Amino acid sequence: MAVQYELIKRCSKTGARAGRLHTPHGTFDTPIFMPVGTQATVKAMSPHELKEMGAGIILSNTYHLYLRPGHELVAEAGGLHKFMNWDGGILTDSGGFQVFSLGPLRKITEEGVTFRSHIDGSKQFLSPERATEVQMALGADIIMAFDECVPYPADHDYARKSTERTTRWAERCKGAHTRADQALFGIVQGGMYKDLRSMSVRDLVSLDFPGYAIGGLSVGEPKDLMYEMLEHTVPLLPVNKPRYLMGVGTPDCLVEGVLHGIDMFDCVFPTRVARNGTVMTHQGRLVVKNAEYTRDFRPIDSDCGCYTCRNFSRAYIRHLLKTEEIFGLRLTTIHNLYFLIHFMKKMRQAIIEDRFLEFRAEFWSQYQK
Ligand SMILES: CO[C@@H]1O[C@H](CNc2nc3cc4c(=O)[nH]c(N)nc4cc3[nH]2)[C@H]2OC(C)(C)O[C@@H]12
Repeated sequence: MAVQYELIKRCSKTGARAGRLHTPHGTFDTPIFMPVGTQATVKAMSPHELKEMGAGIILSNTYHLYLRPGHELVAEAGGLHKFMNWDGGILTDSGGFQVFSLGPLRKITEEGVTFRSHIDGSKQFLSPERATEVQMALGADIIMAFDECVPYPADHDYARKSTERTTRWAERCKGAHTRADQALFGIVQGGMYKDLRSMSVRDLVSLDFPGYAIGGLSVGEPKDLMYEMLEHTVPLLPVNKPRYLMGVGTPDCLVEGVLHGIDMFDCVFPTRVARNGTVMTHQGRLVVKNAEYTRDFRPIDSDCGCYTCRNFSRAYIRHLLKTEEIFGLRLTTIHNLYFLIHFMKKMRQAIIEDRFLEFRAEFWSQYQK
């Protein structure tokens, strides 16, 4: 198997678990936060900096790379690892979500999805087979089945039909996937309906994937509803396979996701908000661009060991952001990614020492959204 999950410790009171994910590009501790590098780069970060801050697996995106520069060019370069000079783990999303959230004028049929490129408006088509071929050419260690992310809200009938089609598409992806050095994960859908979530898990598990993503969440629903879906869905998944919650997220959602037994997370949030001057601290978010930090010569977070916090003050970073100096958004990006990567390490240690509930209580006593 290209990717193997090793369970190290289960929390005695919750679904939280510590593990290791063995991949062709290394073994990574879980729970893990995976920085998003949509177009074959984690914006403003070098591979060296990502390694130095402890990043293990990063994401790239089929939809974007298929449109530009094209999967054939990446394959010609020797695949994504060579193209971007990253020797850690890579996971590619299948394009399903981006087609629905980025590509205008899309049409879904049993065969696949016709859409217009958000870059030049050209007519494009992705099917389960094509999305799988593209991901095999890109060469990530973990690739995702081509699915429809059920929109929120959606009525039960739409959610059921869409989820049933996603399962049929998952089977077609499995049939088209021929790279033994890659793991194809199935993606659980079902909208916000417990019966459909159960149906999606049952059908995907019967296809026996090496890992399972939970899709259709973090799509605008209230957080409590996301947690309710996780509480219902995660325990239905095989204990010996990795669980990946797509598009999550912020520290509060990461804690609750780990509580319910999620192993892998990704989100654009930390890198995206960094670029407009919002940084994370143990007390919650801080907009370092704000005037109140003009003469604040402390680091962003005195408990943080990142390059930014060891070398620069809030006042300096604010100055760089206000003057639109590129170095400013690099410093905030380094901090936010380091913060989340190390936040996961602290949670993992708490699970191993069987004090995860205490860790969670401490987090919530300090955290302001
Ligand atoms: C909170 O950040 C906004 O929300 C998106 C993250 N939430 C998310 N839920 C997802 C669900 C799926 C899915 O069902 N299937 C596949 N294949 N991939 C997915 C990717 C997903 N990401 C970010 O994506 C944008 C950039 C639209 O805004 C961010």
